[in-house]
Amino acid sequence: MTVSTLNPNSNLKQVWPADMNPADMTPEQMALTALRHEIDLIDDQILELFERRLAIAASVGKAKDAPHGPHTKLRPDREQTVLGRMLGQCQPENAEAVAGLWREIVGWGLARQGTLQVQVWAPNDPTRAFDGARQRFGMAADIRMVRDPQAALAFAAEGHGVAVLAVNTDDAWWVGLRREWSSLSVFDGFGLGGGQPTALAVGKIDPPALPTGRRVVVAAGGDAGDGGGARRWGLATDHGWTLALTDADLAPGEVEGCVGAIG
Ligand SMILES: O=C(O)C(=O)C[C@]1(C(=O)O)C=C[C@@H](O)C=C1
Repeated sequence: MTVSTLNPNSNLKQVWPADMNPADMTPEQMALTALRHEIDLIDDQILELFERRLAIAASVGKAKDAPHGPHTKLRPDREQTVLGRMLGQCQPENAEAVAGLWREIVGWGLARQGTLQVQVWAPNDPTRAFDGARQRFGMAADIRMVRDPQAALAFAAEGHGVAVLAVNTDDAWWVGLRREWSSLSVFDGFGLGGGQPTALAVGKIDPPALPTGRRVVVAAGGDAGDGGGARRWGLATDHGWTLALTDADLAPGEVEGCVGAIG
């Protein structure tokens, strides 16, 4: 008897391979087949939900238009909330997998609103910066290495995308965040892992959409963001200017030299 062919009208699904007779299968093969069937059913649900989420993300893109003029569609504060919610619910042993997967999911959501262009400048350690950008923005982003940090800042200021720029270099591009590039904000840092960021992500981000976390300050002298005895981490200095992180509660803007935040 051929048992592998189901009546096409049956709503029973054939879970064993078409060329296999279950009577010939070992218990181990049966167990494996049943588990794979379970995975197939879960994949069907994930696919349906993922495609629904993509469609909603496309609608969100149309619904949100920054009140402060044209900015990138990227909303670091919302991404922080989405990831935080998932990490708060998952099993601790799955945290890394969940964080990576949701970065991808959100990256594809953003891509439904237009491909995110990322320009990376990191002359000393390009691979690490590129990998950091890929992890942060996901496979949907169009990520390119560039040779000129000023060109990358101009690209971001024109609203074409975001820049990821190394800080451990001789080029103090970050001083320009207060001067020429005041429409840009730092919204993330890479290479943290307990240590200091070695590259910063900069974009034309709607100020209320910055993440909550340590503020990034560019200030004259060595006391950037020190007010009130807040903790402060110096990242770089140049000709009397300091780039630092602080946990002082500063608002982005020219007065205190706050040029963004890192979640
Ligand atoms: O909430 C938004 O503004 C969205 O565009 C949706 C979404 C997401 O997929 O969750 C995508 C991109 C944004 O950077 C933040 C979140």
